[in-house]
Amino acid sequence: MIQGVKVKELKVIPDERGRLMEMLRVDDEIFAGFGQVYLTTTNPGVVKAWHLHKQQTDNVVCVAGMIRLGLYDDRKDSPTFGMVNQFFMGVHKPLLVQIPAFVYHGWKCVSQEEALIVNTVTKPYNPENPDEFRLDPHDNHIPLNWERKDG
Ligand SMILES: Cc1cn([C@H]2C[C@H](O)[C@@H](COP(=O)(O)OP(=O)(O)O[C@H]3O[C@H](C)C(=O)[C@H](O)[C@H]3O)O2)c(=O)[nH]c1=O
Repeated sequence: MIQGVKVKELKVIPDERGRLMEMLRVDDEIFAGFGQVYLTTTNPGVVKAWHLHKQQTDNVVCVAGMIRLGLYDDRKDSPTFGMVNQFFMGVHKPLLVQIPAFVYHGWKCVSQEEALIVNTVTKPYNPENPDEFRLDPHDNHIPLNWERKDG
């Protein structure tokens, strides 16, 4: 696993009315602070990548549909420099993935339905100076291909 990346397996509590799933608690061992929480969605087949933050930590949960989350460690001083991690996550595999600053990340919606992603981040978004740095999703130096792998 890329250094600093943490994964929390989420517990779904179903009953006859529906279901409930906690995501992140202030008393979680992985809790790293609160800036804001937002919903972002991704249409089937769309890739949203590659993004990097220099300050904020992301806590990503896919609450509807499924995504392939990709992470790439481009930190030259990291023991896991050059490592790629991938997670298939969403309604069939409820996970929270914590992504530290300076780790490239992005995802592809691999379900037939729109994926709904809840991201709890450690800094509020600043529209005047967003903490957002990006690479092209397909034309870059990251050894991860977003094409579907049939087998
Ligand atoms: C994050 C954010 C964005 N915005 C505005 C900025 C744009 O006008 C619009 C879409 O933002 P963005 O292109 O950043 O949205 P996504 O491409 O869904 O980005 C998200 O998905 C990828 C994969 C990530 O990793 C990003 O960290 C995360 O921001 O919402 C706001 O007004 N407030 C906010 O908190």
